[in-house]
Amino acid sequence: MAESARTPVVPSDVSLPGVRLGEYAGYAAVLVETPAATAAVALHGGHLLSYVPVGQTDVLWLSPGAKPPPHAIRGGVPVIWPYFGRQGQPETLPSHGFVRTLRWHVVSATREDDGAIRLVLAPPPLAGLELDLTMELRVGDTLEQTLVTRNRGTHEIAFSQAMHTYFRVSDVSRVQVQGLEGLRYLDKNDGYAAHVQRGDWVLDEPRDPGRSDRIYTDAPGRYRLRDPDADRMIDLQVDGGRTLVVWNPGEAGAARMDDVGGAWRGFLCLEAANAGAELVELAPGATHRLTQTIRSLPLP
Ligand SMILES: O=P(O)(O)OC[C@H]1O[C@H](O)[C@H](O)[C@@H](O)[C@@H]1O
Repeated sequence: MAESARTPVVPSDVSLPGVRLGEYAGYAAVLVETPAATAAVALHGGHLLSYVPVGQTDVLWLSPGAKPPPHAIRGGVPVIWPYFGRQGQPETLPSHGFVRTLRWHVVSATREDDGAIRLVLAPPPLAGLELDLTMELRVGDTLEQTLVTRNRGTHEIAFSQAMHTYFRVSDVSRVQVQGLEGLRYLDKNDGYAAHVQRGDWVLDEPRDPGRSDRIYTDAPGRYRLRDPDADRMIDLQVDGGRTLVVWNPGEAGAARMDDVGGAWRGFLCLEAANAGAELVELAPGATHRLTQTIRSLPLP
């Protein structure tokens, strides 16, 4: 079973109407309810599990086989920090950094005039690392999520990161991603060879059909995920991130993942990142912000 709420995580001075500690999909979670949307954030990993604008289905996909702590959660928005993949790290370290499997805490919760709720969460500090991470979430008619990294040391520190969002789609083979045309990408399925995106992203691109693991570089930060079968489009705006990763393992890849399996058609990951050569070099005392803003709309 998932971790239970053993310690107080929403101190009384930050609890407010519309925010409570409960359970979501078996995880101890902060449950948020606003006039415009609901959301759930697991304390395990500071992991956004659900974001549902009023009158819509969930914008996020969560694996029906998502595993309990200490495993990483498959779905939602894994927080990848302070390195993406195993960038610059030995094989013995976990993929995608440490914080997605740590228990986070709530720093504050506030309500804005329009009823939107703003949460700040943080993981415990990592021994030997002079970077601090906090995450800001604003739940309203859009979802705004920011990773705030501060260098409290005396030397420049380089790090990579991502918000590895699993967007729920009706069928990944029938959606398109706009905003990538003409961008250069490194293809992990092709030994990181560089290619140029032609047209919209689609899963069944002739060069590598049925799967995607592409690292788009110098990416402009404005994307649209069109899902005609769901009559929905998702606008994704990224600020402070130069890299976008587009990932779906495809049928064969998913068959090797026991928390995906036959469910692979139900999501597409668009990962707002700074990764590869586009890592962040943070000066002592400086702060970096990586923000994604997600808006879900009916197709025009
Ligand atoms: O299985 P995970 O460690 O969560 O990683 C899931 C995926 O994350 C990113 O999209 C990487 O580019 C992929 O290569 C990786 O397979």
